[in-house]
Amino acid sequence: MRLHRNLTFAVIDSIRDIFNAGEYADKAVEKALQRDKRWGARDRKFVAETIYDIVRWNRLYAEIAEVKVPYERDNIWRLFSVWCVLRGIPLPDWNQIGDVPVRRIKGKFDELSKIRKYRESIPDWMDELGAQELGEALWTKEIAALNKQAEVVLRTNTLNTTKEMLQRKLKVENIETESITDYPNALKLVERANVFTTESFHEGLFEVQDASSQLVAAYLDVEPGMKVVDACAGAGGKTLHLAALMQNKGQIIAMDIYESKLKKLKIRARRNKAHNIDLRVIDSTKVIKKLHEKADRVLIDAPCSGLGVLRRNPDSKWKLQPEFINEIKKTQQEILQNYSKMVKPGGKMVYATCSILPSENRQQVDLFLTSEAGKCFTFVKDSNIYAHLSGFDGFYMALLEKK
Ligand SMILES: C[S@@+](CC[C@H](N)C(=O)[O-])C[C@H]1O[C@@H](n2cnc3c(N)ncnc32)[C@H](O)[C@@H]1O
Repeated sequence: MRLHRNLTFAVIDSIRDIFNAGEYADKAVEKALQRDKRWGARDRKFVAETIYDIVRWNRLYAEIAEVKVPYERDNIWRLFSVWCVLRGIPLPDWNQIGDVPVRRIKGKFDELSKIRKYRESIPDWMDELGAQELGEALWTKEIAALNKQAEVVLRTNTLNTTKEMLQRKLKVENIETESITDYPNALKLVERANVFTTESFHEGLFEVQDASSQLVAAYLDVEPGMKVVDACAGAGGKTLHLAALMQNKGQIIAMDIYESKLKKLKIRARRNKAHNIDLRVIDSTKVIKKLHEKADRVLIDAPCSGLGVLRRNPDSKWKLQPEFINEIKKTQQEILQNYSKMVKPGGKMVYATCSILPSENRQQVDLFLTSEAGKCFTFVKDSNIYAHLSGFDGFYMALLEKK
């Protein structure tokens, strides 16, 4: 592989913005890709993947390069050189690169790879928490899987097409996909591509949604005609799936505390031709009270640490703090306590997170079930989805039924 200066400069600037100015990696990548409209698909792939790689392996590379945040520009070049050496990419003869101690880099890599927190490039606290909650063996396998690059998975919008028709149409648009066993509406891209520019996307034939995430709406056991509340709807990944499972019949009330997210959902719903969704901003407790015992189904796709989706958000490793996880756990329990009241007797509720930590998952459900609000619920089933077993994101979902 031959390195190109302008592409590499885009990478270096993005690393600076992410680590020195706290920019989100996905935003930094988006900005970098807008730098030059003439870049082709391969150039864009190089820029995006290299930025994500250096973010993902930041602790390991920084340890090898002996550099610390905030990074001086020379030090970002040292990180980049480590990336080149470990990927076996010939170092270019550029001023910024200088003499690179190739053998020392490889030696340090071998030495650090013996220690999990360096090998998997994670902060000390995260390594301790993961091992404490999941046990050494499970955490070792899971964190390794969460460091892999996520595949691009689509969910067929069955309101507008079938999986087979979508697959054929995408092929015409030069996008090869594969079905995934046990995920009825999922198609996996054979090669990464920008699917958002396709006609199929603009016609609302699919959404990009990880395979594990596609299990959540189905877990709620909805039927056409029901009244369903999606209490933490965000931009509506699961709401749109619910609309498809309900064949546009009945009512979905999609809520969130952020109006900006619901606005995005509105745009997506229009593209998906999902017509049974009402949006409601949670700006007071009244919004919830009005729906007490009114819903056949309630989905709580709770805010969480996001530890199950590190593959697609590797910068969370550096942005996440243990204090945030403790705070979000309190919110999760409050949400369970308050929003469960919307379920009508005989109705069902799913509590889901994209975390793999038992303290955000089963332990929250158990705590809820022993509380006053949870007394009238029975536990039906739950599912821990691990990235190392599924090959997709880490997720948790529990199904509860109101007596
Ligand atoms: C895991 S995300 C939801 C993702 C979304 N369901 C999807 O499938 O695309 C959690 C959501 O909960 C929202 N949230 C945070 N605190 C909340 C609260 N107290 N009540 C309702 N929603 C809340 C966040 O704004 C965020 O959109």
